[in-house]
Amino acid sequence: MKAYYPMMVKLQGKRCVVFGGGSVAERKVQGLLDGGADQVEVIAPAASSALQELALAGSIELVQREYREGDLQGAMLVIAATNNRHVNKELAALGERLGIFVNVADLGEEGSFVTPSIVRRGELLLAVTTGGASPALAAIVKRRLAKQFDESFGDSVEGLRLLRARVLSSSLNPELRTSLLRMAAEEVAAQAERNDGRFTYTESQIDEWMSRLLQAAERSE
Ligand SMILES: C[C@@]1(CC(=O)O)c2cc3[nH]c(cc4nc(cc5[nH]c(cc(n2)[C@H]1CCC(=O)O)[C@@](C)(CC(=O)O)[C@@H]5CCC(=O)O)C(CC(=O)O)=C4CCC(=O)O)c(CCC(=O)O)c3CC(=O)O
Ligand SMILES: NC(=O)C1=CN([C@@H]2O[C@H](COP(=O)(O)OP(=O)(O)OC[C@H]3O[C@@H](n4cnc5c(N)ncnc54)[C@H](O)[C@@H]3O)[C@@H](O)[C@H]2O)C=CC1
Repeated sequence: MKAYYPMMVKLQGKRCVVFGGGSVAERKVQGLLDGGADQVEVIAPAASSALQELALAGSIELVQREYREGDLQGAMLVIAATNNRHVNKELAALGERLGIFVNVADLGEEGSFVTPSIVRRGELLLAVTTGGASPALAAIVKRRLAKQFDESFGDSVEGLRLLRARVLSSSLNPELRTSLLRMAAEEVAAQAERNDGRFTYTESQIDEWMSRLLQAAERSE
């Protein structure tokens, strides 16, 4: 079994190169764009119509040709999603030599990272992996999580961010701050369990929320 270290990476301003233009490359490209990448280059002799549309819209750069030596120059991250085993293998070896992260779509273990199945709810990002043991299972677990944490959960997370800023800029003592933040997170988690997560928060709602938490904290002392 291989061990993996999860991390959330900022891709803004980083060159990401995807080799291959089929449905797998398309899914990986969409994942990169959703993850904030703004310098995505796709290199493939033939590309799907969705990739061509992304290129027309200016979201990616599409270079219609086969992989060439030198393509990895200045890249931070590479995805080898061609249907050519030799090319994908060479990309993995090159990445290893140059210290560039490479994902290998047809032989995960050959690359230096694998892509998880994900659910995004605002700033809440749930990522599931089986490390390549069963990508299908990763997708099934993701679908369960997507049901458990519905769309509205993103607003609740935004609410927690606002509340947290409010609490951290207050003059409350550190222990009280921590317990308010934990109570608020418990409330939101319980909402998710009941599937009644809700609304965007106004400043006065955040103030009310904070007063309510303070009263509850005092009562429990
Ligand atoms: C190692 C990894 C490398 C990587 O790509 O990063 C990899 C490798 C391979 N996948 C293969 C097949 C399938 N992949 C999927 C689906 C997904 N694959 C994804 C990730 C990963 N796939 C990485 C490990 C992730 C982990 O295990 O946690 C997901 C989660 C994320 C994403 O790609 O965005 C995405 C779900 C997205 C979603 O729905 O959320 C399905 C299911 C389906 O299509 O319904 C099948 C068919 C069923 C099956 O095989 O299980 C094959 C054989 C290819 C062949 O037969 O030719 C290989 C090659 C190999 O085995 O190494
Ligand atoms: N990781 C994953 O989740 C999955 C991986 N796969 C594997 O991923 C690979 C790609 O799958 P699909 O997108 O369905 O294949 P596809 O056949 O639809 O697309 C292959 C793409 O590779 C391009 N290509 C071929 N030679 C190239 C070269 N020398 N340089 C640059 N591009 C080149 C082709 O032009 C084409 O756009 C396959 O090997 C497949 O077995 C398949 C399913 C899931």
